[in-house]
Amino acid sequence: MSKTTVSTLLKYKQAGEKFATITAYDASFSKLFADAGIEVILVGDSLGMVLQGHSDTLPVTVDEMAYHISSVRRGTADTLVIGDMPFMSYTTPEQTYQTATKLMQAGANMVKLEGGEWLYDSIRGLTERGVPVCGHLGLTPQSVHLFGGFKVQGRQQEQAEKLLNDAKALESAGAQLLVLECIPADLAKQITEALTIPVIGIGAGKDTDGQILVMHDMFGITPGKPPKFSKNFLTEGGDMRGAVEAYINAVAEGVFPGPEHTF
Ligand SMILES: Nc1nc(=O)c2c([nH]1)NC[C@@H]1CN(c3ccc(C(=O)N[C@@H](CCC(=O)O)C(=O)O)cc3)CN21
Ligand SMILES: CC(C)C(=O)C(=O)O
Ligand SMILES: [Mg+2]
Repeated sequence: MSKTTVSTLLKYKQAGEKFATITAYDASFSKLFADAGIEVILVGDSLGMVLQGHSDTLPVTVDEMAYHISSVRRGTADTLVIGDMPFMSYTTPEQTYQTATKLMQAGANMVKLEGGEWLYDSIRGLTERGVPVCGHLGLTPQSVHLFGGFKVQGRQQEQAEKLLNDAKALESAGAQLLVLECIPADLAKQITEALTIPVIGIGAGKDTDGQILVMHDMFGITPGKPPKFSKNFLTEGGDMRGAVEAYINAVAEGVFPGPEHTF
């Protein structure tokens, strides 16, 4: 398999081919996922919850992210590795550049930030300096205290319009990829169609260009109650490699996410 870049994903979007992506945090799983055919890996700040046992992602630090990104990078050379910028590590453009430097030097190919139009200057500045950016809208977990819990976003008309405008602002700032988390499927479809860049969904229905799953949810080992939009693929896959392949095929065939995973 050759190197995956954002232009690979753009071609999938244009061809209407749905692609599966997944989180990973270490070299062993990143190699397993790459060998099974995963082309995009997110080193998510979800590691604060699934690795560290916190109840949200806020405690995660830049150095912890860099450590896990470097491990994931050692497991696979050709995968597009996206690194999450953790809570409060991108409050100004200057701080954003410092954080991005650490994540890119650790081996990321792209960084991901949670937020809308307020990030315009930071995203523009990153891309001008050679750092590819992935946006993240909807249920942005770093705002869990503002939202009052991990709750579906964009259900009211006004919120939905703001999300569409934010998505367009991120694209015009230079973001090359966008994650939509926990929003109604019809809104995710509308945003995906309104943008040129590929859109990856989690709890956002079947009509985004790609899907992402937290690896622990795919294996059914999530501490606590697994989110409604997630699925344990280990049962049908038989072993870990088979689970990843079952997930990739289910996304490609449009059978995951199903109505039971959708808001
Ligand atoms: N294991 C895991 N999977 C994830 O998808 C995930 C993480 N951890 N950690 C970081 C964020 C947090 N996320 C979450 C966590 C919980 C819900 C959740 O419980 N949602 C409710 C929906 C509530 C509503 O209807 O408003 C659910 O029932 O799924 C959603 C997203 C997504 N991310
Ligand atoms: C759930 C995904 C999109 C994420 O941001 C993470 O794993 O941290
Ligand atoms: Mg994250």
